[in-house]
Amino acid sequence: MKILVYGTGGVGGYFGGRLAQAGHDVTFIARNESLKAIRENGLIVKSVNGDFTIKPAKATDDISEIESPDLVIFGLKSWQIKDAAKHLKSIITEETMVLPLQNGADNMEKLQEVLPKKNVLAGFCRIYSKKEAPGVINHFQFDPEIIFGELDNEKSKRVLKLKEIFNNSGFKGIVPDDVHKAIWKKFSFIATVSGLGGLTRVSIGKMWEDDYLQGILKKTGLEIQAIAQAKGVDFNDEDVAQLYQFIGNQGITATASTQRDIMAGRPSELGNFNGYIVEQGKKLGVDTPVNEFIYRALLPMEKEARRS
Ligand SMILES: NC(=O)C1=CN([C@@H]2O[C@H](COP(=O)(O)OP(=O)(O)OC[C@H]3O[C@@H](n4cnc5c(N)ncnc54)[C@H](OP(=O)(O)O)[C@@H]3O)[C@@H](O)[C@H]2O)C=CC1
Ligand SMILES: CC(C)(CO)C(=O)C(=O)O
Repeated sequence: MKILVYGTGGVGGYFGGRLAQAGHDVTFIARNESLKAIRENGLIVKSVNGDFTIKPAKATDDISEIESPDLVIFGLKSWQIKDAAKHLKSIITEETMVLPLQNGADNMEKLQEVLPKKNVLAGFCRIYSKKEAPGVINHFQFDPEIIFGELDNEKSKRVLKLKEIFNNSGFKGIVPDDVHKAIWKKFSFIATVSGLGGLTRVSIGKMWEDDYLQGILKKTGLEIQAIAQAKGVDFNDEDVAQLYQFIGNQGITATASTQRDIMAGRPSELGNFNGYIVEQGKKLGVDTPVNEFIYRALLPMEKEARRS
């Protein structure tokens, strides 16, 4: 399968690397120092499941060099995928599948603003990984998974084929019965812990063991549930109970990637998480005061990060 990975960081570098290792024809879009390093040394993946290097790795920053792919995997941040889809439009054919792996609840909607609906799959991933250095990816925790499906949850031939390819490439491919519910379950976790984590600057475990902060985490989650339900997603009280349990089970050192971006003063997915909840609340007539406080408190810093 011809696969294009746009964004060769923690997520794109890991999953793209595993697909290349399994023998697929993978092209990586990378830039600057990362592109240079991948061209010189290959793509180096350090992984708790076994290190490997893809050398030579096909890497470029010029889409005119790229043949039309069967599958595009986005490894960028959520706020970048709409522009990236515009950038790729000329090489996307009727058959190309486009799979977003970003955290966030509306990635497939953003892609459909630019690409025909039939190209777009819904999805996300579970992994703990990061770009350690240019051309070097470090997967440091968790057995990685890609969870995905058709927008209408049909168990189509292409989705089942992709699942098989993923399962034969050293990570799990999961096609749930309701991919939208699965997306919201992950989103509710990441949006709940990332913003407050960025504000308090302590780990998820430390927030949870503080009664007051645990209460704020719970209120954030309840507002997210209200938005999900207003959008017609089956996010019920049992899902909320599982969310609390999941947050409570995070280790005392655990942080999310967006929390780390906020703390480091890098552009973050704040707008795609708490900001999205606030925006949807206004649109749907649902009050979201806790998400709004977190969002507004962090927004000046976010603007600063984007200026530099
Ligand atoms: N990391 C994790 O453990 C997890 C992350 N996620 C989600 O996955 C998504 C990606 O996150 P993550 O992989 O951590 O992010 P990274 O920052 O590690 O990776 C993003 C990559 O995209 C590259 N990039 C950005 N703009 C361009 C461009 N114009 N051209 C080429 N390359 C570009 C960056 O390059 P450069 O390095 O040069 O800036 C970077 O390597 C996010 O939505 C995140 O929330 C989900 C689950 C787990
Ligand atoms: C918490 C985690 C690692 C789970 O996959 C994640 O999604 C992130 O850090 O962005």
